[in-house]
Amino acid sequence: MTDAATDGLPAAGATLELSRRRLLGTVGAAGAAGLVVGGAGGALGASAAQADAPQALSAIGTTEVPFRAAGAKHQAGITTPLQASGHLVAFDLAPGAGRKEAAALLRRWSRTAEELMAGRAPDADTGVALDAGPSSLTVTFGLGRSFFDRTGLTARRPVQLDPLPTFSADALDPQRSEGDLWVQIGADDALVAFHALRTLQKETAGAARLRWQMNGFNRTPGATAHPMTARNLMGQVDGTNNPKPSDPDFDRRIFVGADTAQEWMRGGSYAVVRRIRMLLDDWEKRSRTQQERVIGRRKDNGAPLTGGTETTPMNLDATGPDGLPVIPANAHARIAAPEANQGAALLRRPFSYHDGFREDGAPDAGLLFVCWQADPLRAFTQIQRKLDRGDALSPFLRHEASGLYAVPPAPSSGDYVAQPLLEG
Ligand SMILES: C=CC1=C(C)c2cc3[nH]c(cc4nc(cc5[nH]c(cc1n2)c(C)c5CCC(=O)O)C(CCC(=O)O)=C4C)c(C)c3C=C
Ligand SMILES: [Fe+2]
Repeated sequence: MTDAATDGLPAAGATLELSRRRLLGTVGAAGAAGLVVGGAGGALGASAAQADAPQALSAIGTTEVPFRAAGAKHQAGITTPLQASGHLVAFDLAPGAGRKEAAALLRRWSRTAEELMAGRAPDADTGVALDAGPSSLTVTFGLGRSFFDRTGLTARRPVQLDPLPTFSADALDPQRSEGDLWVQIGADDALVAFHALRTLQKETAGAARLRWQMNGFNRTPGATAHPMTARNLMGQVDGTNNPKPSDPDFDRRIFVGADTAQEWMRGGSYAVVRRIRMLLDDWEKRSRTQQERVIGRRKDNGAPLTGGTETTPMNLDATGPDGLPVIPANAHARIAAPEANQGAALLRRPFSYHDGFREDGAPDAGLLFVCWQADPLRAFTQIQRKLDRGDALSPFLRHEASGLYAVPPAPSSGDYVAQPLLEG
């Protein structure tokens, strides 16, 4: 954390916390930021705090993702590494609120997101995140299809927000789907994430009402000996074959290009959000071999069934002694691959969720599937249509909620998210 990051702290009250945080800021600026403190370090940190001794934040706490990095075209939270804790939340504009109120809200939210992501406390703060650094907090704002009607901007609504088709595995709850405004919050500390959520919710100040909220998680950075691809609640390595920012066609696939009719979306992206419950009782009855054939990859290291390591390309043509494909014809990874979808690709950036147990004892758990693309029709819809026709994973899944949002580019300095749309 930089010195500047401590400026927004309250001037009075909680002197111990204040002095500790100032100290942390100074230590961070002096170069302790980036120090990786593992499990033992966490315990050490607790005892040192009790003694009020100088203590550097771990790299996890100090990591700051700028709301608008110099020259950044895209909002944070799209290519940012997965965070440990997340909230997805949708709001509807309040009755009577229109374009003016929406603009004022996005202006307030943008300013606050910038402060929070820098680790600074907002005015009249609750103190929930006081002792923590920015902890990789990102806040990402999106606009749903209905936003354009509510603000009198229907004529400027991108065709990419046309409703998604219905799929056979859908059991969608409309109350937990769509919404005028969507906010994705991620942080490597659960208190920092909650603090951002609560602060933004209070800032709606009568202009918008909560429509739905979902809470998710990922593995905590530092929990593994070295950074690894995430695992989901089925135990699979999930995210291996995501497009990489270093791929030559990454920007074209994930971000809206200069050829768009909606200039205010240039550099933005479209987020498809699906709450996908996993039928874990059924899944866990399958043997490891059966589970691996469902995906086409090994469970232990994520390598394709055709061999190699996690990053070895799948050999989709390989056949076994029985003459059948080694990666089964209905394996999820085969059916979802760009080769099977006219080159379609999307960036998957999910959170797992667990909302307790259902009446039958089955976990209400699964994936808050968030994926990013320049054009949902050519990416999510294309791939999901294919999966829906006979993917081996689909029988273990229920899609329970759905949202599609236009996520505008990062605002320039002093501007707010979607300002060119709302004031253009
Ligand atoms: C419409 C898009 C997709 C949905 C919905 C989806 C759900 C879903 N997937 C897993 C687990 C895995 N998916 C994997 C690969 C993979 N999945 C998609 C798309 C959707 N998945 C794509 C495009 C790919 C990449 C295919 C490729 O190019 O190889 C894998 C394998 C490892 C990896 O590459 O990430 C796993 C595992 C779950 C559990 C799930 C719904 C809950
Ligand atoms: Fe998948």
